[in-house]
Amino acid sequence: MGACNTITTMKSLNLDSIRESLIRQEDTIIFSLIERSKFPINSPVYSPSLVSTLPSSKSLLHFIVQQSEAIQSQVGRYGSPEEHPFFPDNLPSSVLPQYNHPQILHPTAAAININETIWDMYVNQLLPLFTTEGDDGNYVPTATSDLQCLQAISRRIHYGKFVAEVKYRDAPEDYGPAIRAQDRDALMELLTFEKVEEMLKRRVEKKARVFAQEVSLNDMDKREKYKIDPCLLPRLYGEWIMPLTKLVEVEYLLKRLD
Ligand SMILES: O=C(O)C(=O)C[C@]1(C(=O)O)C=C[C@@H](O)C=C1
Repeated sequence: MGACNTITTMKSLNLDSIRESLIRQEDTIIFSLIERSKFPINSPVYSPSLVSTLPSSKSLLHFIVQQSEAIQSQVGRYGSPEEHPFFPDNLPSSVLPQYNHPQILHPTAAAININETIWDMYVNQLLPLFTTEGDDGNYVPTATSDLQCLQAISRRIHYGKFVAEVKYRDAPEDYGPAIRAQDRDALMELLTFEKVEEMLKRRVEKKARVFAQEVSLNDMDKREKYKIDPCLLPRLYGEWIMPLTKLVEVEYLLKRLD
């Protein structure tokens, strides 16, 4: 049950198996948002004021993400083509023997990392939509919840590389001419499936209605209450996650024949 959700464990690599992984990752994203919503916005986490005495003084979130990535890098996280650091500069190398990840992607894939855009979207646009106003002083748990959200969203969006590779392999005769012409619009059109996008938006809203629902033993309490607004999910996917996944797909395809 459930163990074919990473590229390494997939029995066969095709669009259906990749989409299955994307569907499973929806759960991770929704649960990580629910966890973050336990805390109010806690805005000092995102400003330099709290951390002026630390070596990386941009913000507590910046510091925690950078330090966590340094630790995880030393034990091999970024040896996986599914993982992308937010702070790739000067990451320590792994001290563990490398796992032999299957080489599926074109080598130019390694240069694609849109985490700066994802960070900006998460902190400036998404967070205010699902956290309450206020400051409860739980800065470190807040920032660690943010790290979970950021990593889950980043992993999902960069999966676009695998989606694009599979689509190219399935129809090189369709993608080849658009790649050779470096035609972004044609690639975008080829890789877009509106029906899949509509179904996805309906599914994530439905999942959020189940996962985020307050569970009560009081049968008199008929009003449904949610830890996060289920309508946030179709919006998050429709405005940011899917467009950014498609951006990764286009960037990947443009270099697929290099
Ligand atoms: O499933 C696909 O074909 C994808 O490319 C992934 C995805 C998505 O981000 O969910 C992106 C573009 C498609 O229009 C549909 C869905």
